[in-house]
Amino acid sequence: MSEFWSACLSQFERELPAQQFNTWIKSLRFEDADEKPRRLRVLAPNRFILQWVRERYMSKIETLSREFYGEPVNVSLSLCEALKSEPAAEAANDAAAPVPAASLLPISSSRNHIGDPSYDRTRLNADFTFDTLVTGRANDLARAAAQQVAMNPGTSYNPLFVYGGVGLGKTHLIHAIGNAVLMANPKAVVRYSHAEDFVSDVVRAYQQRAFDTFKRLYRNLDLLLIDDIQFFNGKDRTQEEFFYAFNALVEAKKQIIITCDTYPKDIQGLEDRLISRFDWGLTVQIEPPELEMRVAIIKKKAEASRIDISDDVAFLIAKNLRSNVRELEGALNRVLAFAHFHGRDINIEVAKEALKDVIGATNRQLTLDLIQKTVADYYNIKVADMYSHKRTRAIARPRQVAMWLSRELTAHSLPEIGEAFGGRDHTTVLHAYRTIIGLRAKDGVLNNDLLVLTQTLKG
Ligand SMILES: Nc1ncnc2c1ncn2[C@@H]1O[C@H](COP(=O)(O)OP(=O)(O)OP(=O)(O)O)[C@@H](O)[C@H]1O
Repeated sequence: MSEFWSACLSQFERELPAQQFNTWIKSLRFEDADEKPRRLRVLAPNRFILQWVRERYMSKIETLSREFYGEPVNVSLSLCEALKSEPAAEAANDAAAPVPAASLLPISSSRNHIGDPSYDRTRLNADFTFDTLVTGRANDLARAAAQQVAMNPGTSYNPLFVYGGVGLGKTHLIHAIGNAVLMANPKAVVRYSHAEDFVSDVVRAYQQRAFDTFKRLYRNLDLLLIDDIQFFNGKDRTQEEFFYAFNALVEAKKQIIITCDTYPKDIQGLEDRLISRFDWGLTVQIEPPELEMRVAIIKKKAEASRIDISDDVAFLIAKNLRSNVRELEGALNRVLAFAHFHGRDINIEVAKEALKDVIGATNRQLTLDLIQKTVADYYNIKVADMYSHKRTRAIARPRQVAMWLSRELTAHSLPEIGEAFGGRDHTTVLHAYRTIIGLRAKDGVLNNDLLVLTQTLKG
């Protein structure tokens, strides 16, 4: 084994829990491809591991290689041809990861497209387009703003700042802008940089005393996409370089798009002068998708893989995974992998078996009674008010909250929920559900109540 790779393995072994090291790192193969310029190849045994390593460990491997060889190194990550056909469900199943067995879906890592000749230039993922992005209340404003910017880069909202929780489609949305801009104008100079990549670029410029090249690269863009800017936290030199690049680009009417996991003013460790600049343009939020949107996303992902799944399977998955689209995809992958490895059709029984730990954990003894009691306690009203017909706000709102939770957290149908709430019609439940979704976007207190109640009920 090469000296570098054994040093690299030892480093990961020291840093990672044994289970993660064994699952993700140990199964990788390594090839020292070329010496001048130095190129290294890392090979993954299946797509799932490839995607995982690409997202979480590649930048570390790149840093270690630079340190080891003391020169710029090109490290690529690809599937190991010899191992392509081996089922790797076991390894992936052991992982302490929220996502599942071998992935059957196309790789959709947003970080790069190694092997794609356009990767070096734009770093865009061609799969992340407006066409493949499902729209719903959770993201319609963000999508409309993104399309507007894609049509008029540099002149509509600059910067466009997109924020929202983990795995809700921020990266997908900004790649869609990049792809649309390039489609309209193939000569546009577009660059997607995850914030960590931007930091690495600054470090490299620093080490190689190559700030001129760095400046030229970033200031000559037509469109700069910076993902997860919260990673700039405390990195002063990076922030300074970004500040100058930002000013130069905006002044030249070039478009900047930024994503973050929080609202600009809540970002930790970021200079005020940067935060205040984010107000120059438009800030839009992406929220967790509601049930129907989650179903649509699952169906779209399955369709992209030319796999037909029925509505009941899509609903089962969507009902049990609520907060994060990446986990939703993980669950779909898990159902597909399970059916594939057991040679079975994809149906509701297979889906239930494949997801039994997830479903078990979610629905454990979660009855409508328990939801009503918990909500009544929380708002300090009587449980009987859950089925009463009183309409005062102090009672009607908690009742709507309880209906929302019943729909989100259990598999009960709308008529069943209506029945449990004093024999109400299913349209009343639907109205309550939609009212709460609409209100939570504007009302931070209600949003917090929902989070606390959901956590309490899920245990
Ligand atoms: N509305 C949507 N329609 C289709 N796919 C979606 C949608 N939202 C998210 N996804 C998918 O979910 C996965 C995670 O999305 P993405 O990486 O864009 O999330 P993110 O918000 O950038 O997450 P992070 O905070 O971890 O950076 C991607 O595969 C993306 O295609």
